[in-house]
Amino acid sequence: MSDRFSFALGATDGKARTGVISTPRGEIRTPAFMPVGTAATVKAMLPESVRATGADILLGNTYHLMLRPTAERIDRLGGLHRFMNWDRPILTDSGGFQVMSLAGLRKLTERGVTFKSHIDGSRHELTPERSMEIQRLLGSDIVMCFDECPALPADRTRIAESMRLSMRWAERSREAFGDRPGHALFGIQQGGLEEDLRAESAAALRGIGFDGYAVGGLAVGEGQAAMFGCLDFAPAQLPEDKPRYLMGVGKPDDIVGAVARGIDMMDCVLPSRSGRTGQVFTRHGVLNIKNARHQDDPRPLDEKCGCPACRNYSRAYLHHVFRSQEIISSMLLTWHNLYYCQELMQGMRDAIAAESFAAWQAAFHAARAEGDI
Ligand SMILES: Nc1nc2c(CCNCC3CCCCC3)c3[nH]c(NCCc4ccccc4)nc3cc2c(=O)[nH]1
Ligand SMILES: [Zn+2]
Repeated sequence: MSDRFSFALGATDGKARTGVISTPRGEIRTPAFMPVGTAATVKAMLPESVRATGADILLGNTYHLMLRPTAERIDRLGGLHRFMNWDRPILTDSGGFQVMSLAGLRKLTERGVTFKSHIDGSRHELTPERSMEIQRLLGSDIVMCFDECPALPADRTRIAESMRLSMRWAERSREAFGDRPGHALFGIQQGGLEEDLRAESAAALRGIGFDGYAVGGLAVGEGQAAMFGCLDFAPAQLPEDKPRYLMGVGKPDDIVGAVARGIDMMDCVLPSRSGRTGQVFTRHGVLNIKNARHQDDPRPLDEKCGCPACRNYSRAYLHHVFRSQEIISSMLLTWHNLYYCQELMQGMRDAIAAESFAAWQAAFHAARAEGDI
């Protein structure tokens, strides 16, 4: 444990790298996958279960928590860690992305965003200053700048204007964040798929100075090929000695491709959300437990998986409780998917440290090609 926030690079293999982020609330092994706890809970999981999957850090959600139960109430109750009984690091997003994807009646100005709550229709405002205050009240260890993520496809002019607005907001976020030892502020690179706009954004963020740098503006409908094309140049535009966080990614093959291109941290609702919809991640690809072909199958989901679902239950059972909409279905499938993702990260951390990442990546894709799920 340390009373400061720091990042130590470990091994590198090509563009892939391992490292350790030290925070007062514990260490984060990178590359890291961060499960999402939208309303102060990782759905269908106890915090100790989230930890048992191997997660070192989870995400809190500024947008949801500012609406309900409000950041002020969580602060009065001792902060988000106490509130949700998770004493390890928490990263919170700044809320702008969720406003643009969830809230109604949004109005975007230089000052910030006003919107109507999707819960009760009440009106709210988010600005860089208010977002920093909310994330401070929540007590999160890693705070994200308040930014604007343009929906793709968008023309270059729109992307450039949006990126420059986000860079002005990054300046205001830095100013409002202040000096908070042991807490980190991450800048968010924008610029769409344009290499020069991304370079301009990276330079602006470097000039302000952050504890970590996120690649934002991706996984917004551009598709994997375009995202990887952008990741072929964007991470290297960011400081090498600081963590690089790709926001909102992703499916297992997205995660692997991003690590191969120099990304250290990722978050996505997909593994937990998919668990609730019966989509199961396995080494051979995605299995849909709802399919009738599983109803007599005595085998585990994944014979090499050490999670409670795979150690103690058959596909037939998991098919039955999913079809019956039993609560245990969400519990077991979420646990399995989160455990699968953490095993994937551990496998990559080991392969990079052994300088055998290319072979690991080839085996990862070969197992998915051979099928047999
Ligand atoms: N500031 C900011 N956040 C972004 C996010 C939210 C990351 N997850 C936050 C997390 C906080 C707690 C609640 C949940 C969200 C993104 N998510 C995606 N794609 C997701 C694409 C996706 C994938 C699977 C399912 C739905 C959507 N692109 C993103 C770009 C940005 C961005 O530029 N700026
Ligand atoms: Zn499993």
